[in-house]
Amino acid sequence: MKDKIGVLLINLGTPDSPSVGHVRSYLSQFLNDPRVIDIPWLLRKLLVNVVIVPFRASKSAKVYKKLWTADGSPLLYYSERAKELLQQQLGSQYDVYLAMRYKNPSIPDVLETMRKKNYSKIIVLPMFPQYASASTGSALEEVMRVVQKWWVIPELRLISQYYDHADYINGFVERGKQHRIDDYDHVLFSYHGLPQRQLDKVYNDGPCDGHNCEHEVTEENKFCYKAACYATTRLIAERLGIPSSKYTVCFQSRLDEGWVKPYSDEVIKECGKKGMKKLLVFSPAFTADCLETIIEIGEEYQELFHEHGGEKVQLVESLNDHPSWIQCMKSLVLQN
Ligand SMILES: C=CC1=C(C)c2cc3[nH]c(cc4nc(cc5[nH]c(cc1n2)c(C)c5CCC(=O)O)C(CCC(=O)O)=C4C)c(C)c3C=C
Ligand SMILES: [Fe+2]
Ligand SMILES: [Fe+2]
Repeated sequence: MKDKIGVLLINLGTPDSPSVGHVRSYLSQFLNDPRVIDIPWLLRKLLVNVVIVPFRASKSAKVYKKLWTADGSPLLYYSERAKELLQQQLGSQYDVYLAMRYKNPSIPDVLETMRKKNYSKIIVLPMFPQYASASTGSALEEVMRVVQKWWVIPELRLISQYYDHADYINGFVERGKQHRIDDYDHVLFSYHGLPQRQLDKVYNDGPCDGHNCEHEVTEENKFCYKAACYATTRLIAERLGIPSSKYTVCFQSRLDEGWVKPYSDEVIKECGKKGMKKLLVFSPAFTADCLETIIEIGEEYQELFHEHGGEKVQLVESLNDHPSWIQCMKSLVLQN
């Protein structure tokens, strides 16, 4: 009998429902994570539990209500669909599971189910192609926190990043081909932002600035999220024949100032002021459509662009259940 292998996919997580209570509970778990708000404990507790969550919960809940569909939260729906398709592709030698870093299905619950199956090997695959301590780092830390307490610790493979995987790039190239790129004045590659200090912490030899992260990936910056985002963009743009003069890399969803620049909303305003009318927006850090793509890009940036003279912000659909994305995950599993 061949040993079965367990595969654990992890995505970020989403509230259990768009109610204010569920959104509050989600934000509280998410933002109390020291890898997300990386400031001293007492300051984080005060900032998150007294300032951010009480003020943000009802505002965010309204946005989640717009996002919610009959299938629930798109992030969870598409992640589950990707899990099912990956299971079909891998066949019966593998058991594929899905967990969310925040809320449900939770990493401890899913790992407990996996522990009982006695796998000789577990492969952990965060659905974040670019490493960030706030996403991949946090998901992997949570897995290690749980597994370290097991009596029997199986062979464990943790996948950190794969932004340059040919099938992942191919997925976004295929998504891009669904649009007539020549019809657009400019193309944005809008990635989820991070506080600048979180980029700096990746380095042993000084801050991110000065490492040429906009242009190359080296031994020093290979785990810098910004360097990985720019490298991802070059790979997609090159394949689609988009010249560097026709695109801009930018970063969205900042909570305050001091996040990695340029900010997507500022870039969009500038594009409008320059007289551009149509923008095509890729968001390659998200492998499943979610609040940050459907609402922030698809609705809020559309409105913002319109206010500044533009006409259309067209979001490129995320990978969701695209065959290249499933192929990417399959090949990462088989390599491990
Ligand atoms: C690339 C993956 C992600 C990184 C890195 C990341 C960092 C990060 N996020 C916040 C704050 C928020 N993010 C929110 C939503 C959200 N974030 C990601 C992914 C990454 N975040 C996703 C996929 C989503 C959408 C989830 C969904 O349910 O659809 C939110 C909640 C929404 C809101 O209230 O605006 C917050 C807050 C920080 C602070 C951070 C790193 C420091
Ligand atoms: Fe986020
Ligand atoms: Fe960097």
